[in-house]
Formats: sequence, structure tokens, C-alpha cells
Amino acid sequence: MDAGGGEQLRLAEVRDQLIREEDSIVFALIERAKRPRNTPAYSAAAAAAGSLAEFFVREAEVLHAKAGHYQKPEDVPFFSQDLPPPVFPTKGRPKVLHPFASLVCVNDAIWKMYFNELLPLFTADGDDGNYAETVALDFACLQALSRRIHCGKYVAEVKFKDAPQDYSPPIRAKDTNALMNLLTFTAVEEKVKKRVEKKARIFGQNVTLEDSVGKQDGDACDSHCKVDPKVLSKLYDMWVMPLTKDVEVEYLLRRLD
Ligand SMILES: C=C(O[C@@H]1C=C(C(=O)O)C=C[C@H]1O)C(=O)O
Repeated sequence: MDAGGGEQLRLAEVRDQLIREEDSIVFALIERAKRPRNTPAYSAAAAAAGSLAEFFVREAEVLHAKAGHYQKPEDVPFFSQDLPPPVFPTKGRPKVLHPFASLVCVNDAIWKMYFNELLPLFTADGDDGNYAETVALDFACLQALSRRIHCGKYVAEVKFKDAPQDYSPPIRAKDTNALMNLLTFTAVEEKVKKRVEKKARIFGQNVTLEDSVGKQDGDACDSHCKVDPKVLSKLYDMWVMPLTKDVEVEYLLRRLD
């Protein structure tokens, strides 16, 4: 997330960024759905290095770190130990968050949710042997989910700056429930769920020259979508938004340190 010139971020701008991240998540899931479940890619029995999925993410993150990734607070690696520094110079960016932001990480929860809960919901049973391609697609899904969820750090910062008088007492009291209530906007969450469902319906349709795009934009054709649109609203309802709010709370708890 970029705060142009280091000026103060606004909630509307952060929410626009979250809306853009939805596209990345929907497309990443559509791409992964090209392949069946391919469970051997997730079995730790095959090699000492753990599963192929874990091996791929670890190695990919080393390359990404060398290329200069993971410098931004929302770009959080899944395996942060011993990552190498960037090989090429990276551009400094304005610091808009509290320094503790870099410690806020819910990637363990994202990892478990993705492999245990989400994958079975949007991939077909089966094994086509394309394991390397499969785990590369998983990595794209994990990165997109993690980036969206860790953008919660910016949401929290903006909400705090907009109303420090409301947020400071529960932060000092370490009152997690009060913070959760303060930062929750149910009406916004309802819109987010509807929008991601609609995006899955539009981005996931089969486009042919005979099709009329408008005609496909309805519940009737959900079975033809590359990812069931309802899976997207469920993903956001059960995991993406709750984890984003966990990130917000974690960040706020340290905001006055
Ligand atoms: C991210 C925000 O905080 C909360 C989480 C939301 C989300 O993850 O989409 C939406 C509304 C809020 O309940 C926000 O206010 O925009």
C-alpha cells in the first residue's frame, strides 16, 4: 500500500486498495481451480523437506526476498526465518505505520485455513499429476490472501488516527472485544461479500463470441462458473474479514507502545 508522498492515508483509499485486492484473490482462485485437488502435493511423507507445497513456498520466498519483496508491511512471508536480503537496491518508502506493524502476522492461520478449509471447497476431487504447477498456483493464492489480510494494518492505523479518543482507552485496557466492536462495520462487510460473489460470477464465466455477458450475470449460471461465486462470499465471511480484523486488533493493541 502506498501513501503518496507520505501524506496521511484515508479510509476510503485503503478500502479502494482492498477492493483491488479482491480481483487478485478471485483470479488466483480461478487459476488454481484449473487443476484438481492433487493431494500428493500436500503430503509430507514423500520427502524430508516436508510437502511439495511447503518446499515450493519456502524456495519461492527466498527468490522473492532476493528480488526485494517483503519490504512492505502488507507483504509478509510465510517462512520468515533466514530469508536473504535483497540483491538489488530497493526504494525507501514513507513509513505510515507504527514500527510494530512488521511483527503483526497471521500467516499461520491463513496457511491452515487455505489448505484445510478452502482448497476442498473450490477444487475438484482428483489427481492429474501436475503437482509443480499446482503448488505454484497455491503460492499465488496464499500471497494474494495474505496481502489483503495484512492490509488490515493500514485500516487500523487510519481508524486510530481518525478517532484516537475512541480507540485509546480500549487499547490501554487491552480490551480486545471493545476494539473489535469499534472497528467493525457490518454494512461494509455485507457489501464486500456481495461484491466478491459478483466478481467471481463475472470473472469466472466462460466467454465465447456467442455469449452475451449480461445474460450470464445471474445465479442461474453459477454451476458454469470456474469457481462457485458462493465460495467467495463464504471465504470472505468466514476467514478473510475475520482475519483482517484480527490483524487490525493486533496492530491496535501495540499502537500506543
Ligand atoms: C477492513 C475494514 O474493517 C472491517 C473489516 C472489513 C473487511 O475485512 O472487509 C470490512 C469492514 C470492517 O468491519 C474496513 O472498515 O474497511
